[in-house]
Amino acid sequence: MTDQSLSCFDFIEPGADPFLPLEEAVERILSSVQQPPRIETIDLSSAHQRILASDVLSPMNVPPHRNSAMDGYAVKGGDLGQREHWIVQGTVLAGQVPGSSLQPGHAFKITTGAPMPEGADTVVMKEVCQLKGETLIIPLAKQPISGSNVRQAGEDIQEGSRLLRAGQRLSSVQIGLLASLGLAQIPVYKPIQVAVFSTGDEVHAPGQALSPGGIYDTNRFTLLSSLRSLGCEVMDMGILPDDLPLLIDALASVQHSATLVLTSGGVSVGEADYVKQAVSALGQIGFWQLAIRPGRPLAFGRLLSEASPVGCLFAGLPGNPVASLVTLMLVIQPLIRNLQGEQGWQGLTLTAKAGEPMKSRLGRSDFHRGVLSFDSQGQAQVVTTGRQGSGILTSMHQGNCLIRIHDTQAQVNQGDSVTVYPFSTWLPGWQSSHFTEGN
Ligand SMILES: Nc1nc2c(c(=O)[nH]1)N[C@H]1C(S)=C(S)[C@@H](COP(=O)(O)OP(=O)(O)OC[C@H]3O[C@@H](n4cnc5c(N)ncnc54)[C@H](O)[C@@H]3O)O[C@H]1N2
Ligand code: MOO
Repeated sequence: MTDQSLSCFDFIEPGADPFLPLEEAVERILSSVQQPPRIETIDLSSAHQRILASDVLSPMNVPPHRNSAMDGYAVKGGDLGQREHWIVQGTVLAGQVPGSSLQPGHAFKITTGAPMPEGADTVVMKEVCQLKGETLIIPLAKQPISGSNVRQAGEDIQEGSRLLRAGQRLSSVQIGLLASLGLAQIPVYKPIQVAVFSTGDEVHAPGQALSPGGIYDTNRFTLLSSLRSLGCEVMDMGILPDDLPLLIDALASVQHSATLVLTSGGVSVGEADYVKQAVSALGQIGFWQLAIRPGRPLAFGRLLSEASPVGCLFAGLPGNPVASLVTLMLVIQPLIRNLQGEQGWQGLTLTAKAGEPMKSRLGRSDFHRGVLSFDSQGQAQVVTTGRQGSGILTSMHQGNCLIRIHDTQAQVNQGDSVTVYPFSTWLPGWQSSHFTEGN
């Protein structure tokens, strides 16, 4: 078997290193995506975070007509530098059409966005003009150069040009561009359904009393919030106990309606970690250990049935709250975007100087939570948020990035270069209200 023929469902042979490097895991997961979702036509006003399903060629120029960029007076540029007095011929407001062409020695009063009269090619800002009766006075010293303050037809979007491509994610800017073309409805891919379960006898829903030894469910909330930010339709499936038959029933209950099933917890080697067994009973596990931290135990596979031999995809994320969120960002996010039909997404990475020594281990990529800042020369520097346990979710709140210490680095010294994954592009829906706190 060659590397190229490997799929994420190939059995990992005993003795082979079962800890997959991050990039290899993502590649294998992406190879399980078979086709984009079906297409539907929706109102533009509902298009936020949806994925465009066909290229958009512009049916018109934007702006549609040559127009003024300022409130002022439209004149012939060739007259500037030659005279200081003009006769006001008329007024054209935004939304109107000039009633006549500009006569020699005349000017039109004009507002921002109003179509330019025939014969006029320059607008002089109102602030530098004086009006005496019907006479407009523009002092020579304040006259602009010919052609100033005019927006040409099609200077933003040219009729016939390809504005957007199929596979483009739509947010405010793209939705605004489509609106500027007058498109009220657009073809997009149907949203994917993602079912989310938390697992563990100790896990309680917020609002319930905690029993001794209990903790509150964090992961369902971080995962559902991230998935909504990505534009998925979420199925909140609650909390499952550590009970194999119940896990099997619960997974079977969603495998026909979900595109992807996510669980958190119960995926490691503990006595009550039944998730991999439950998935194996219904389908296959492709791989389950990654050479990253946090996020080492992550089981990826497929739930199969006679009714659906292709089945539905499954990812069992680790239970520690930082590990489940970081694996969603790094491993599952590319899959989700691909399943949604999105093309060309690539999270931004930067190189920054380590502001302190950082420990890691050869053969494993560590992702510390960090605070990225820029010094007065624009040099990027990053420090960790302090304690880095996989259960310390405040480290993600205090940070604005992940710091990657590659598998070839056992130790990072202060001043060494490290790779940084800013939350602004990697953590779905992330908004900071304290980006530079402490710097
Ligand atoms: N002997 C070993 N022990 C552990 C290993 C290992 O390789 N060998 N891996 C460690 C790593 S790394 C991680 S990460 C965890 C992941 O284990 P599981 O996915 O089986 O998760 P659990 O054991 O169920 O839970 C781990 C931790 O997270 C808490 N948790 C679980 N679900 C939630 C939730 N929804 N919200 C908040 N917190 C949750 C749970 O109470 C545990 O404290 O295993 C290590 N152990
Ligand atoms: O995924 Mo675990 O969080 O590596 O500690």
